[in-house]
Amino acid sequence: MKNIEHIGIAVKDFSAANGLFYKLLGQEPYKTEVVESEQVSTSFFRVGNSKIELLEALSADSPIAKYLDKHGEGIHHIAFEVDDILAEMERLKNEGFLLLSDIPKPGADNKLVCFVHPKSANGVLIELCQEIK
Ligand SMILES: CC[C@@H](C(=O)O)C(=O)SCCNC(=O)CCNC(=O)[C@H](O)C(C)(C)COP(=O)(O)OP(=O)(O)OC[C@H]1O[C@@H](n2cnc3c(N)ncnc32)[C@H](O)[C@@H]1OP(=O)(O)O
Ligand SMILES: [Co+2]
Repeated sequence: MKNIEHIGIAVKDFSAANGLFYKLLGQEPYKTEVVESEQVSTSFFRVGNSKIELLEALSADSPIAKYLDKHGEGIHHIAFEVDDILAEMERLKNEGFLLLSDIPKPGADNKLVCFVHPKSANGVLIELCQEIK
């Protein structure tokens, strides 16, 4: 694992949240992107070597919609950057973590991603991400 690549925050009102984080961080998001497979809109703000990812649900099927219903707005996941996602997935599986997919999938911001179930990680949803080169 390298650095914390991003912290994902579930929000109800994307536009209002982008405005709030603009005021908080003093900068515009450097990117907004829709990820159809996750049914989310995302925006990214740089903070040093890391990022804040705002996430809004695009439909009731989105994991973010379900999360907002149960928990309300707030920190949804922590994403760690890795060099070799397949090797990290294998390592974590062998350590007893529950991976949410057998193969990495395309995420936002040019990354391959895989999630670890929060029930196997002290209640925290973990994302692994590897840059696509
Ligand atoms: C934009 C792409 C990508 C990127 O590139 O950065 C993203 O970040 S996408 C982000 C959205 N996508 C995901 O979250 C995908 C992975 N998540 C899932 O597959 C599911 O959300 C889940 C974690 C498997 C939960 O789904 P499900 O079991 O259907 O929902 P439940 O509501 O029944 O939850 C079961 C259980 O887990 C608790 N939970 C759910 N989400 C979280 C969370 N983010 N953090 C902590 N805990 C979480 C939930 O409260 C339930 O607990 P109990 O009620 O105690 O059973
Ligand atoms: Co993420």
